Amino acid sequence: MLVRFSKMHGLGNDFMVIDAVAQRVRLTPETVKRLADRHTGVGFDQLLLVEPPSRPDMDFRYRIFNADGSEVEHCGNGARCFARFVRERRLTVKQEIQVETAKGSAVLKVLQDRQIQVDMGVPILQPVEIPFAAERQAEVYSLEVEGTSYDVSAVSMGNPHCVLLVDDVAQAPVKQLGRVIECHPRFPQRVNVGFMQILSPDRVKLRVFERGVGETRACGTGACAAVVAGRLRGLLDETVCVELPGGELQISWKGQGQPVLMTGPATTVYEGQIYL
Ligand SMILES: N[C@@H](CCC[C@H](N)C(=O)O)C(=O)O
Repeated sequence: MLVRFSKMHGLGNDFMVIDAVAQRVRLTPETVKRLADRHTGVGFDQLLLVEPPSRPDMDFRYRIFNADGSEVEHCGNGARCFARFVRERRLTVKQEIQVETAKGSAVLKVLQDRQIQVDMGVPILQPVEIPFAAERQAEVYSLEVEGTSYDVSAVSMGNPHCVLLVDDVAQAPVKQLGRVIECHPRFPQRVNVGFMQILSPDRVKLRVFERGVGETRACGTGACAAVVAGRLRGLLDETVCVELPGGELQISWKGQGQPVLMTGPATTVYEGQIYL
């Protein structure tokens, strides 16, 4: 089966994006893994599949697969690339797009300066829904990792995130500690692990070890989760610029019960065709 795709990225978090509205596509976790290989495949952090919606109030359904083949609930940088993709491929001319995701929906707005704003929904803080093993909801939890206790926040943006505060993100043990926390037994569906350095109430630096991928150059849901965690601890303003290794995202969150808004760019690198 010959399939047309676009290679895209959001601040260096890169994607293979496939239109499954106009073409027939069948994917298995093994196929995704093979395509994700940076030496022998296309190479990407996530594969995004654009499908027709199952609900009449939605424009599209969009599915996300990590490089390890696992299907996940949400992807912030992917959502912006998705919005750009459906307009470039003329699958829609709308500037505000409603999209169905594995755990709900999202609203994507194409802004004038080619930036895209995504309403990422209301963050989930109840441990059982994240999912995270804890007796009750708290702003900070103590997490035991290989004999050391870390203060962490647990937030779901549809997908699970664990956020740690660090003094210097450049020196943070992102790969070593990220890998261990990703599979910590208190996160039964594994977890994305963010390391946040607060520069001022409206600016942070963040590195994320992503579930099913490893450290990426940017993580949109990770940026949202970090700002939620910082705001819950009373350390951040309503709107925060998040500096990731690949560039900056603007994140706004008014507080409990309110949705998180994420604004940033989406870039198309090339279009290609591949036999699956
Ligand atoms: N890069 C993403 C998040 C992708 C999914 C994540 N690795 C997970 O397993 O939940 C983003 O920009 O949000």
